[in-house]
Parts: sequence; C-alpha cells; structure tokens
Amino acid sequence: MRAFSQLLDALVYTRSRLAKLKLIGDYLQRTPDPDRGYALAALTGTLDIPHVKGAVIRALASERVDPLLLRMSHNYVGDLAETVSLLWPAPDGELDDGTITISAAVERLRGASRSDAPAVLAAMLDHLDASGRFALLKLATGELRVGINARNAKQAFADAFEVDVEAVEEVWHGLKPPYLELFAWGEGRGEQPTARDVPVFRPFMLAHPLEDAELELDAYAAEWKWDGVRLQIVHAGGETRLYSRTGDDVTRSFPEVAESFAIPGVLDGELLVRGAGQGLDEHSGSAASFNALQQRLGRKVVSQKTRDEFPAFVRLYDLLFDGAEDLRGLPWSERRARLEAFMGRLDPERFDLSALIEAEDFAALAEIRAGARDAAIEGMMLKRRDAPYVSGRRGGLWYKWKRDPLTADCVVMYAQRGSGKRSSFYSDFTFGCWAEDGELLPVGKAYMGFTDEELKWLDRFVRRHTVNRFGPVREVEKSLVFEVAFDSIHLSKRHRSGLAMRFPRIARIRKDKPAHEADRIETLLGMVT
Ligand SMILES: Nc1ncnc2c1ncn2[C@@H]1O[C@H](COP(=O)(O)OP(=O)(O)OP(=O)(O)O)[C@@H](O)[C@H]1O
Repeated sequence: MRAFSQLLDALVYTRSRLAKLKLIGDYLQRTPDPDRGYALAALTGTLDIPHVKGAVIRALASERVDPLLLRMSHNYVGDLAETVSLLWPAPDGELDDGTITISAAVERLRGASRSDAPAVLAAMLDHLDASGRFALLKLATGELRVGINARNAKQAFADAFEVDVEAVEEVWHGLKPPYLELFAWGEGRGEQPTARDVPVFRPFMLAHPLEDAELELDAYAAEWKWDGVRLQIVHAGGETRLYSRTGDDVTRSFPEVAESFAIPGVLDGELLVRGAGQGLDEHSGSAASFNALQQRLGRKVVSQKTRDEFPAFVRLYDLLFDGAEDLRGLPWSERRARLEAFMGRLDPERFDLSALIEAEDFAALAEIRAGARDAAIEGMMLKRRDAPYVSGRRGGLWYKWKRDPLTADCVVMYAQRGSGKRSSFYSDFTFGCWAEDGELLPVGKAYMGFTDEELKWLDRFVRRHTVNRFGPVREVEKSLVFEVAFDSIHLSKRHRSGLAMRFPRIARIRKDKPAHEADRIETLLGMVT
C-alpha cells in the first residue's frame, strides 16, 4: 500500500501531465502483479468494491471521531478520504508490516458482506499510517481525484511498456482487473489480448479545425456538424454498450438507445435529444438544442420521466464494423454506402442518418453554411472521401468548420465564490490553455448564467477537487473543460499567457472532453485580432 500511497501523493503535487504519466508508468513497471493491475483499475475507474461508499466511511469515522469535527473538517478539506485519513485515531497496535497490499485490501473488501464491510475496512485502517489510510480509502471508494482520467492511465501503461495506446483501447473493455494478460503482453510474456465477441470501444476518429483553406468538393464530402455528443454504439456477443468520446461506458445513461440496437456491429454518431418545437428545420429533423441534451448528460441512472421528457436518439455518420467485418480500412465513401444500406435495419425512432450537403463548389457551400440557422447545428464537417477511419486527429482527413469560431475549450484552474445570490457557491472561474511545454496558462476569467443544478454541480466539483487555497481562491485539479465564448482576443503583456479575451463567457461545461485535449495557446494566438 505504501508505494501506491506514494504514487497518489506524487500525482497530487505534480502539475505536468507528462510527469504524471511517467510517475504512473514507473509505478506499473516496478510493482508486481496483481497489485499493479488493481492500481490500474483504480486509476481508470474500473475497480468495483461493492459495499464501501461515502456514507459507510462517514458512519465509520463518526464512531471514532467527533461527528461535528468530522463534518466541519470534511467541509473544509473537501475530500472525504483525506479528511478521514487525517482524523482517524493513530493505531495503538502494530502498524502494517506490508501484509496489507493493494490486492489483499481489495480481496478482503470484496469478500466481505454488506454488514461486515465496515468492520473489515476499520480493521485495516487501524493498522495503517495516515498516508496508507488515505490510499486505502481512495482505493475503496474508487474516487482518486489525482488529475488522471482513464485515458491518461492507459496512456501511461502504453508509454511504460512501449505499446500503442489505441491497441490497449481496442481490447480494454474486454479485460478485467487485475489485468494480468495486459501486463503479460506489455512485458512480452504473452500475446496481445483479443476482444472477440465482447463489445469493446474502438478509438474515435477526430477532426482538425478548418482554417483559411478552401477544399475541393470532389475530394471532400460535407455534412452538418450536429451539436450533440459523440457516441459509439457497439453490439457483440449478445450485448450492447455505448461509449463516450473518452471511451467511458455510458450505456446506463441512454438505455433507450442501447435497448434498440441488437445487430452485431459498431456505429458512430452524434447523440441528440428530440426537440418539440426547438431547432426544427429541413437540416436537423427533430433535434433539439444542446441545452435540452444537457438534461441527459452526466447522469448515471435515468428516470423514466427524464427519458420521456428528453428522448435520446443518434444521428449516425459512420459504420466501423458490420457484423464481425472491420470496415475501418475502407474509404469513407464505401463506408458511407454501407451505412446507408445498414440504416434499413435500424429503429427509425432511435437512429437516423446525418445527411450529406450538396453544393456546386466551395463558395456555394460557404453560403449554405452562413445561411444555416438552427439550434442543433454547430457548423459543418468536411470528410475526405477516400480516407479510412483512423483513430485520433490526422492531418487532411476530417475537418470541422464551426459557425462561430470565437470559442475555445479551456481548463478550469481557479474558482472563487460569486456575489449576491451566488455568494455561497463557487461560481467565478479562471481558466487556461496549454502552452507548448505542457503547462497550463490562464487566459481568462468568467462566470455564466448556470442553471441552479449546474451551479450546484460546479460548486461540488470545486470543493471536491481543491488542490490548494489562496485566501478566498481555490485552485482545482486540472480536469474540467469549459467551452468559453468571447468577442475577440488580443495580445496583452499583463498576462503570462500573453493573451487577453474580450467579454469571455462560459458557454458550456464540457464533461465529455478530457482536459489534455483542451485548446492550446497557439490556437488562441491564431484568433488574435
Ligand atoms: N456529421 C458529423 N461528423 C463527424 N463528427 C460530427 C458530426 N456532427 C457533429 N460531430 C461532432 O464534431 C466533433 C468533431 O470535432 P473533433 O473531432 O475535434 O471533436 P471535439 O474535440 O469533441 O470537437 P468540438 O469540441 O469542436 O465539438 C466530433 O467529435 C463529433 O462529436
């Protein structure tokens, strides 16, 4: 447990993403199986320990610590594992001599019944020092909050063992902790694990922003850029799973979509919500604006009422697998023809096709784009007709051509309480973009007209992810992305980033975007007027 707790400590205090990946990689290389596999599971959020939730830990701690002190400290510290690990009375017996390994802890907790789990946890806490307790509680709750998402952890594994991260993604959802086959493959002791007949995630193809260039429409096809969220729908081995842009399993969030796809294959498209009266025109069928979709995002379990009020559907734009046949090597035009043929097998209530936009030439296309007024459209996508489906962003294959280019995806860095009605909420934010050396530099400060629900969510996020305090200002873990809109951007000597935004406002919380994919200072420099 000691090495794992040292890793967590080091991750909290390390800012650079690359340095964090290196720390994890080193740990995975020098830690034996199965401990490292459980650690990887904790880092990727796949470790399931059924009976230890926050409420259990709070109840347990209240037996040992004055409940009022516990509540106040928790409120101040923000993190339950940290609070309890610090307040837990020092053990009067022997400290752990190394027998409470990660795997021992996981096995003991998993083996315990609901009624026994608190006592099993307490017995281990009684034999660990504060940092061991911290690591155990983090492991048990699965909420690490060390600025590492699943994708980063897989990247760290891939870097450490010199394998391709996309190859890890391709099999990941077919594997289970403690990932013995994965480490065996990484160390050259075994074959690459296969994912036959399990619904695994296939890494998404992404786009580049279209800057001044004009494209030849013989070589590129145009589609609308729908203002929803990316979704991959996979059916294999009799099971359907939905994956988000980051490869997270979001099946439970959109049950009506999962329930209506039972043909072996992999689909790629944009998740939208049917809109009664909103955003209707000939381009968008019946998709509502992103605001309606927001009601469905970030929920793990969805009530029937929400399903009825905001029914989800997917506008498809690619077909990756037809049955077991991998179509990704085919040119876009052939995949498109296969997708069109596939549509007839799908439930029209839940799936429709992203239409192609016909235009005589690029100028005519630009005119169509300028004339589009629809809440569910964010611009256009241009796709090279002969391009295979490749993961990530590759030059020249897919372009996004947004309608309102003055937005940037920025990472939240600091938060402060608001004023007036918001004075008890952390609602004013400073956000930044990535500099070339991988450091995050502040580019602006803003708040937005959040809904009450969003305000509460953000306030909770800040309290739970605080890494530092400067008077009234809290520095937060660099994991949340905001889409920021602004009127213009200028060079400025007053800021370390060298940039100043005019009238920045937070347009959207991007829970679907990993922080390291937020915009770079360089991109913002390209928008300077
Ligand atoms: N017709 C379409 N074809 C492909 N992608 C589309 C389409 N309509 C909407 N999209 C969305 O546009 C995104 C393309 O931009 P990119 O690949 O850079 O992802 P992103 O970083 O999430 O983009 P953004 O933040 O600009 O939406 C896709 O990820 C997808 O969610």
